[in-house]
Amino acid sequence: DGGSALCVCKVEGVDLAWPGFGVPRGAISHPRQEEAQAIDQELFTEYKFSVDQLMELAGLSCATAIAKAYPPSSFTTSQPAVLVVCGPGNNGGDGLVCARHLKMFGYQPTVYYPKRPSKSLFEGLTTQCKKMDIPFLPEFPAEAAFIDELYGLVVDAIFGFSFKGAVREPFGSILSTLERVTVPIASIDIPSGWDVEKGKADGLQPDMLISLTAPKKAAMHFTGRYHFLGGRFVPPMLQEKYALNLPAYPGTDCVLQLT
Ligand SMILES: NC(=O)C1=CN([C@@H]2O[C@H](COP(=O)(O)OP(=O)(O)OC[C@H]3O[C@@H](n4cnc5c(N)ncnc54)[C@H](OP(=O)(O)O)[C@@H]3O)[C@@H](O)[C@H]2O)[C@@H](O)CC1
Ligand SMILES: [K+]
Repeated sequence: DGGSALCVCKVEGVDLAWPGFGVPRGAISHPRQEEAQAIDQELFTEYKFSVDQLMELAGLSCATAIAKAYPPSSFTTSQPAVLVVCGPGNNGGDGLVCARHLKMFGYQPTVYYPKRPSKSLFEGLTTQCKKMDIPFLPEFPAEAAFIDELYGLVVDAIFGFSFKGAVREPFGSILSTLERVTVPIASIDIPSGWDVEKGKADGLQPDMLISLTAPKKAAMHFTGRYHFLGGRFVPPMLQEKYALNLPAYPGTDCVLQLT
């Protein structure tokens, strides 16, 4: 039928099936906002993952994709300095995990985290970063030029697939500064400030997008250099249910370069 077969093998009488190993059956799907949230919810309620489990894998994917696209040797700054800007939801949590792994990979991340939820998950991730000697900025640099001077890359972990409506402060000012930086921006899951389905033509234009689970509709408007898929944790049955048509990840990699 022009599509790939589902590969099936038997282990102790149990059928194990996985998509991939061949041509995907169709184009990779781009879930709408509600579908992305439904998949997320189902992972927690039906598949019994915990948020911190998936956040760890998501953040590790982001750091891995960044290391592939921007190896430390490619930085023109004296150190591979990265500014990680974290928002108030789980996208911000992915950013904290990403910062910690970037540090492990030899980068010099600095975090800006202006709106911190009082939940033990985010408090724990913040402590982990601090104990890894990752500095937290008390204020956001007022000028885009300061960011260009001090950092070789910005990670945008402000908003993900739950963003809606007009951007509220302090994130409006932060985003308008980020729109003026010239160093590359790597956006986690959705370029922040973009409508999750329609994008935002006059908004942030990141150099990299790391789509988690599956690229959301807005990813069709992404024009940067690097598009990676990460979050290799969606069980085959859930991929089937939402007809995600995810391409096969290479070997044991946690990310896949789409463009
Ligand atoms: N299954 C997966 O794929 C996994 C996904 N994961 C990650 O989770 C991300 C989704 O996380 P999420 O649902 O917590 O929401 P997210 O987008 O971070 O933002 C919500 C926050 O933003 C705020 N806010 C909203 N609109 C706003 C506005 N206009 N202006 C200002 N603020 C606004 C809103 O505030 P509130 O409206 O509640 O006051 C709330 O605090 C997803 O993209 C991926 O990165 C992984 O961690 C794990 C597995
Ligand atoms: K983002």
